[in-house]
Amino acid sequence: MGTEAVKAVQDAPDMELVAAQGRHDQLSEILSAGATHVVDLTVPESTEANVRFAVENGLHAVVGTTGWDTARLHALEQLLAEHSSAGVLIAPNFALGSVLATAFAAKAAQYFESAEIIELHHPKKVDAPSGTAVRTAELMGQARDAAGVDPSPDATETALDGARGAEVAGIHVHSVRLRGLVAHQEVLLGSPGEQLTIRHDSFDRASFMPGVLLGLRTVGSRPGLTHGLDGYLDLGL
Ligand SMILES: NC(=O)C1=CN([C@@H]2O[C@H](COP(=O)(O)OP(=O)(O)OC[C@H]3O[C@@H](n4cnc5c(N)ncnc54)[C@H](OP(=O)(O)O)[C@@H]3O)[C@@H](O)[C@H]2O)C=CC1
Ligand SMILES: O=C(O)C1=N[C@H](C(=O)O)C[C@H](O)C1
Repeated sequence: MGTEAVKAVQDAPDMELVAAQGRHDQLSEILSAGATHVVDLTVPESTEANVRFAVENGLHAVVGTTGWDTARLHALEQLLAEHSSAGVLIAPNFALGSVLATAFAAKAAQYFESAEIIELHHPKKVDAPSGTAVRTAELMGQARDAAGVDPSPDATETALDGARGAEVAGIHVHSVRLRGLVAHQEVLLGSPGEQLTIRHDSFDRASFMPGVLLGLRTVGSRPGLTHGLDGYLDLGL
């Protein structure tokens, strides 16, 4: 993703790439290079420190790295309160189709008895469930709670560990890792006699780049924390 983002920024006529870093580089070099914005596409262990460095040094940050749980987001909001001009976008998924699929799923979730998520990714992915699936489940769970929907019916009495997936905000999330895949997600919604499936597929990492560039173009005018690229889109849902 970092390599793709470097190319996308280099090809963007309104942007200049001043630095590209891997795990062995010094963050201070970003400042001496004259950066105004950073894109973080790293690993859950390093993303928080990278973003803190950016905010404390007056840089705007566009973050695609997963692993931003509620505690981390809360700590970031507190940091941003002390640095009120900085903007940070935490985007679990930069692909427009995925952002729309999550928004559609959140909208539909309250109208069905059952809701589950299957996310499918390439086998080099280090985290499960995917950040996109976690965010989708959180938004669907919030919508179902607000509408007073009962938990999905489930008569399971015995199960092998993991057989029912991970439970996020009351929604079971199943993770598949399969050679040949890139990034895919299905939201399954069921009621008596019917099923709605909301599926999104990223077949190539090119799918994420328009969202990265949109994030970079917008983040400086949106101080504080924005969670999800939908915050920069007028979805009207
Ligand atoms: N929001 C979105 O749309 C998308 C988000 N992602 C997320 O982006 C992240 C990166 O994914 P992907 O590119 O596939 O992962 P890769 O493993 O291919 O790349 C990880 C990058 O992180 C760097 N890195 C690894 N360890 C550290 C460390 N300890 N400190 C600093 N940097 C480190 C690596 O540096 P080096 O080059 O030196 O090894 C490498 O550049 C993941 O969290 C993934 O879930 C992925 C796709 C889309
Ligand atoms: O690691 C990946 O590949 C992806 N990570 C993000 C996630 O965890 O949701 C976004 C996309 O699914 C690709």
